[in-house]
Amino acid sequence: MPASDLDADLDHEREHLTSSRTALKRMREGAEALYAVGGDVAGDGYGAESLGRALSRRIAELADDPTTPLFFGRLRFGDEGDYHIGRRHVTDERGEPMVLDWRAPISQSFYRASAGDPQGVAVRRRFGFSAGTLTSFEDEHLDRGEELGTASRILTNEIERPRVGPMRDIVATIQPDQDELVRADIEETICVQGAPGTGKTAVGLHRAAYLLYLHRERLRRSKVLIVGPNRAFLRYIAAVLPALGEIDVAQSTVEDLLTTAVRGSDSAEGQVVKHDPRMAEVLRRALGRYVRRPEEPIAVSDGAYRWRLPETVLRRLVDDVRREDPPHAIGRERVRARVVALLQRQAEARSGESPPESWVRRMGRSAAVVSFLDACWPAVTPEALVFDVLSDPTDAAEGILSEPEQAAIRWAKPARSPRATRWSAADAVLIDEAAGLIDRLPSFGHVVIDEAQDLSPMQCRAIARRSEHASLTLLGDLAQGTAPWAARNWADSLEHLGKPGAAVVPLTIGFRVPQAVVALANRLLPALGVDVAAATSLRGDGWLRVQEVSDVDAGTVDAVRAALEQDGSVGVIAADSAVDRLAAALRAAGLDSGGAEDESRITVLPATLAKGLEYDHVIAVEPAEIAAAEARGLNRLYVVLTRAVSRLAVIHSRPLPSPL
Ligand SMILES: Nc1ncnc2c1ncn2[C@@H]1O[C@H](COP(=O)(O)OP(=O)(O)OP(=O)(O)O)[C@@H](O)[C@H]1O
Repeated sequence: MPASDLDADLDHEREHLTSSRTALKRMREGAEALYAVGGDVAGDGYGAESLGRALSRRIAELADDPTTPLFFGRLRFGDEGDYHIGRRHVTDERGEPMVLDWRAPISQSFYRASAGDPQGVAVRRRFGFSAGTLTSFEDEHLDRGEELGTASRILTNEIERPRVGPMRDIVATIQPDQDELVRADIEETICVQGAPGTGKTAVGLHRAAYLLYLHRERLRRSKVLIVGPNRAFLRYIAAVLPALGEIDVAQSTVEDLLTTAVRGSDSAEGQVVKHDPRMAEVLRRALGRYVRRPEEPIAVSDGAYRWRLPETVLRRLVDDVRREDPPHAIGRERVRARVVALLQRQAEARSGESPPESWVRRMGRSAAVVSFLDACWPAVTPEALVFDVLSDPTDAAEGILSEPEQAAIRWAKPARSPRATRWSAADAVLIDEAAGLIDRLPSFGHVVIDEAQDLSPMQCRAIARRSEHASLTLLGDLAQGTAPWAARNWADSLEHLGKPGAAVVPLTIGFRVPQAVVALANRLLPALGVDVAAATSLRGDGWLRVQEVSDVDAGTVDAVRAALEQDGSVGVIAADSAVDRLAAALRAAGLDSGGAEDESRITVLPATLAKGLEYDHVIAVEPAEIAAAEARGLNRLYVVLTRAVSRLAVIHSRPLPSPL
């Protein structure tokens, strides 16, 4: 295309951007005007409130961020169809589309069409932006067999753009294999085994946004839940969904999903036993022992007559309900209802007519019926059940846990009561399991689980209880498993999550870590004891420097100074025990650093909090110390080495761990 045509074309696209922004503004003003008169049109108070909520959500969804492009692509179909693709629908005054939402069915071709399979697309155009200004575009004439793929300069620029602040969306550059995961059917549970930086987190968040778009009503009621490894990580990803117009998503760590306040801790052995799936069996058996065979008849008076139910009848009744195996609290109500039904039948036989509803209620609450229930099917709280088991596991764990395992979870000195107990984090998981045995929990509509390799079987079960009627998006990397119970294969995790047999899909093309850094990290893989495909990298830029120094603190200070000469974020990652010392050394050198949650350009981060995060420039301090700090220290080191977007400096005084 001649340069003057190019300029004219670019001008044309800029005009479309300006008029789309104006149209979006008009849409938002329309929603605001509706909001202002909402009370008048809705009729009743409840209607006004829910209409108000819907409208204020709509206004928030229509917010325009001038620094993010409203559209990033354009599809010209052979049959004359011509669409700009962007973050949300924008329509003109007649309701004609000016920008098509990236999640709309037509937009799929933007991500998937290729020269081999053009899907009717003649030209795909990608736009380059700088701070919200449209600066360039790139055309692929798919109808003429032209295709850039990952050689696209706009894609490369986007991937190599320095990272500052929280995670960004990737709508403009989702890759075909990622797109297949993003647009997977809502009924489908998928498990993504992805090497570091392959976009697992990004895929999970975009799938959430996609499902919310396609199944808005259903998911607004049942909600989408995102589970992440820690709060710092959740803060890091928190901005992505709102940037995609989705503000109605719950985000939580597994710990925060549980209701028990944690004030105690466990021995390492105790913790491992408590997270073992056999604990579910132990608790189930312990709860089963609360149910007893009736030994006495029920005799109950309604003021006029005295009714009797013999113990043989009661035994059969309790046995029946036990066989039906309902959650414990529901079982108790079922027994109550059937006892009252028998009494009611006697009353009907006697008088020939049905006793009134109030009679039925009164009999159900009568002292005789309640004390029968308390003896044979007592109400139990989850805390009381776990309290019993941990005070003395002998009975419930016999034949399930070995003697040493029982000893590892038995309290040396139980508190006076469940209330007075200082529960540990692992106890909170057990209490949740107990709660699930006792009653049903409401299910989310879809659950995305990030860093899923670190969930224990019992934590998986806690999520399974909240996703009984939901599909899951499981994201993880077995090589990055650092918890003592981290998964060694996905089949087990999927089983505990209640979705056995779901597809496991690998992602291996890395968008974060430069090739030289990937090559270093990959040397650790054979020592990690898991069978995963090694990562490759799309990034030929960036560098790796391994530097032996005599004084690690001074070496780190020098490395930070050097790092500050370039753009972007700087992450100093070290063994947890070294973090305070290094932060002090940086302060003494006049270099201001922040913790994981600060906005400062330099972050000093303990290795145990690095998972899922990334920095343009990473300074990994004393790998031997990181590797020695915990049982899966080499896995931790693998995580640390793969956080770099552009540059990795390894500073060490001790010899590097042998695989390196
Ligand atoms: N298609 C893409 N286009 C542009 N950038 C991408 C794409 N996919 C991923 N990225 C970027 O690559 C980086 C890594 O992505 P993400 O954090 O989702 O990877 P991950 O697989 O979860 O990594 P890890 O397992 O190491 O935590 C992010 O900065 C993300 O924005």
